[in-house]
Amino acid sequence: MSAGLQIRGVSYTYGPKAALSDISFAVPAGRFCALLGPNGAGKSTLFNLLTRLLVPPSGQIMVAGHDLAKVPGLALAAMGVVFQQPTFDPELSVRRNLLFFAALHGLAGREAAARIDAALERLAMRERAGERARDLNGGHRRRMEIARALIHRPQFLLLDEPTVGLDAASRRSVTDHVHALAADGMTVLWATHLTDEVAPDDQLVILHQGRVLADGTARDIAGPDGLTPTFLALTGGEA
Ligand SMILES: Nc1ncnc2c1ncn2[C@@H]1O[C@H](COP(=O)(O)OP(=O)(O)OP(=O)(O)O)[C@@H](O)[C@H]1O
Repeated sequence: MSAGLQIRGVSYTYGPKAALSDISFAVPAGRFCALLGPNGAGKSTLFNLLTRLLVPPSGQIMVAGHDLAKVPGLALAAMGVVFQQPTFDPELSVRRNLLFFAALHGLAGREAAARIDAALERLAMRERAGERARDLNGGHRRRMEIARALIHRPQFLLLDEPTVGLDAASRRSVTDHVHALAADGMTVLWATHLTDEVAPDDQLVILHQGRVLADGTARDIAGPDGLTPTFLALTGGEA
């Protein structure tokens, strides 16, 4: 059984509109994969399929060796998710937000506390555990949500445009922290439309109009012209 993520021949349509057309790519275990695409490329649709908010009529999705259609419970349990829209209680402290999530996974008491401390530590957020979520800046809120996604010890982390609305320094910090998680063995799928969030050694999948236009190491895809001009040339975009 191979770990990581495998997507094979997945399509999805909204009525007559094709959002994804025969998508296939694989992310090896412990790899950071940037899913890069302009607005409307199909990134959110793919995330909704991966989290089973939508069910694909065809194709196969394997998460950490588990077939999402056949054993959804196992596949979803192996997955940590950070949605594009914030999903936390602003009136609760960081720790209380994470305790609530831990309880949803059947974790309580010392076990929950230890896991929460470890997750916050990985995102350099432990000293903020007692702060009210509302009082955090945008970057720290995102890091809290990423820490929360680690509590149930997933093997695969999905993030949907996690830096939307953040300033440059916070974007860099969040991006660096998630690259560090991948360096520690986490398989990561990071959706973005921003080329500067992709590191040269990352796996890069370029999605455009529901199709995979490129899949490889970012450095190789960027070539001598650099990633931004290459991406714009491939997708017909404007600077
Ligand atoms: N509920 C829906 N009904 C009809 N069409 C939809 C629906 N959701 C998305 N689409 C269409 O499917 C295509 C892919 O959209 P999707 O939201 O997956 O792209 P995206 O890459 O996430 O874009 P964005 O960055 O703007 O969120 C687009 O053409 C979009 O208009």
